[in-house]
Amino acid sequence: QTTKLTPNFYRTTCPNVESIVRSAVQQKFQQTFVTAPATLRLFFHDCFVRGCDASILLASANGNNEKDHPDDISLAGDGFDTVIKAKAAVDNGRISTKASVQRQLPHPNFNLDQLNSMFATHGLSQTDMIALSGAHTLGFAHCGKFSNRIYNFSPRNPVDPTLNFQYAMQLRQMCPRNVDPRIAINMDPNTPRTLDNVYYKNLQQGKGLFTSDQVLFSDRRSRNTVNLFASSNAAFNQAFVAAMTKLGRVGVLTGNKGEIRRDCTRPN
Ligand code: HEM
Ligand SMILES: [Ca+2]
Ligand SMILES: [Ca+2]
Repeated sequence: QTTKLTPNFYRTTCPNVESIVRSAVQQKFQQTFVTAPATLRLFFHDCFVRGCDASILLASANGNNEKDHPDDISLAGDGFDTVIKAKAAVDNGRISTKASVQRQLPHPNFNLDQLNSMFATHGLSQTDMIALSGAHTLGFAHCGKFSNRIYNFSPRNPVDPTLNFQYAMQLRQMCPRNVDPRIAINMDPNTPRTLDNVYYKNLQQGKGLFTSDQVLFSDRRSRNTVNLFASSNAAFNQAFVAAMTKLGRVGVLTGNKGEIRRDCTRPN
């Protein structure tokens, strides 16, 4: 028999789990702002690989777990720490391999068709994908993730023509050629610490940091949604909440299909 995913799942065994998790996360957030972007991205990377089963948390013995894949290496430690501190009474999944991450996560050079098809495999629509991309309203990116757009985009155009030229020059200053690969910059140059619709206003001005961000505005099939979210923070908020909820249901194992780990870093 299967159990449904429900907010009161632990009502008998741990009646206050939601408020316990909430206050642990609040406390962590007060210690460091990075908690917010780090946890947001961790959630996404878990859900897109084998579903939302916390496979990303499993500790690595031999350098071959999910954590070790190049797409996951830059996940900020504070995200993991948030989950551990919250003793996230999340779920299960005994398997976590580096190989399983390959081709499951979107890359910053993706075009609209590639983004749509990858999100569609998890039942997420183009509107969900655009709303979720709004998570790039917070947090950092390493220079190497977009340096092709400011230095060697194509033989004819060294700078990506869809990029605001002034912004491109600012990016060159923050990320000079051969910059230390550990250097990271804000993805939202205007309100990097506020979860708001400024991300979409940036796209309208050619200030999307990745190709996968800017393409949402430059491709006319997605532009109307970007314009809608740019014009209404309420519309963005509503779509973001709905899409995050859908993302959190991807591939969840319920009932006897999985196990609830006592320690998130190890199968029981
Ligand atoms: C649409 C396709 C997406 C692509 C191509 C993408 C790609 C990336 C890349 C390359 C980075 C920078 C990593 C680094 O340099 O350290 C990043 C950061 C981030 N992404 Fe995404 N991402 C996508 C969707 C999402 C979604 C759906 C979420 C969450 C709902 C998300 C949340 C974040 C956050 C919060 C950061 C900043 C992390 C930090 O500051 O530690 N992204 N993303
Ligand atoms: Ca997972
Ligand atoms: Ca912002």
